[in-house]
Amino acid sequence: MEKVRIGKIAYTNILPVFYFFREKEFADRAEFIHKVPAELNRLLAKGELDLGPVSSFAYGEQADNCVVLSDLSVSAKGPVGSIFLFTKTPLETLEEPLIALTSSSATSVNLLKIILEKFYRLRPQYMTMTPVLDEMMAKADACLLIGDDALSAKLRNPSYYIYDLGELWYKQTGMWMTFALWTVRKELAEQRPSLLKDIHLEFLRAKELGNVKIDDIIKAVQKDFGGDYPFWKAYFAGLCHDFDNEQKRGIEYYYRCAAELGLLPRAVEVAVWGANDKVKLT
Ligand SMILES: C=C(O[C@@H]1C=C(C(=O)O)C=C[C@H]1O)C(=O)O
Repeated sequence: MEKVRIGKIAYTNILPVFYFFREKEFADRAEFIHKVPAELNRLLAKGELDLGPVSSFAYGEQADNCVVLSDLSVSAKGPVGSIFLFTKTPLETLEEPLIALTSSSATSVNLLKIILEKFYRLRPQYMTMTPVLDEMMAKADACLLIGDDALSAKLRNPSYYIYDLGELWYKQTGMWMTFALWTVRKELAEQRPSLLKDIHLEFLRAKELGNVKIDDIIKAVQKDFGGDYPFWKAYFAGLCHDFDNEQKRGIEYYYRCAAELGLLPRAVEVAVWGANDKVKLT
């Protein structure tokens, strides 16, 4: 049997779900592909990735071919802490700004377009760049960074205005925003349901353990990244890795907004797989 190809986002935000995942237990059945979201999205679209977290926007594009694993996501209700628009002047003063977009994202790039064009009625120009704050700001009026690039940029305390996209979305809609969904190719769900169930249960187990032992994760992150304990404690407290009706309602509204602006061909509903899979840590 071929190994299942599981994506792993190369950012700190997924550690509460991946840190305690026992990859070795799956070594004979799975391989892990560690990349930024835009690259995982591309692999999924090409059929070269079978499952794992990808941009929720990418699920929106692939909904005919995919389902999502229940109770797993990267979501926030309000500030997300690692998706920022940096601007040189306050947001309200930008009329036709040139905005540099990180090449690593899909969800946040389109979320920014929804926020600026639908909610703020601005008419920005966009360009896509490698996510390096100084280079982006040398060329544009504002820039969007996500994940560890956004965290590092914020930790440097730059002299720009900083807007958190989770917070802007929440202020406009009062809803949750889901940035990543654990997406699965339907083919895998149909052909290897019992392996998928094992993997799903392992993710759920790892997530439960990650919640309980968040301090272990923070220690590991501090070693690689720096930052003090309160910073990381607050960061992880602001992230949610569940996917329930409330998160579903938020992301389906996002899909409707994206379709309205022509960013997605049509609004989609999220098809959830494995809703009966539950774990309890003993
Ligand atoms: C919270 C985040 O969510 C991410 C944002 C994504 C996107 O914009 O496409 C994709 C996956 C998530 O890891 C982040 O990167 O900081």
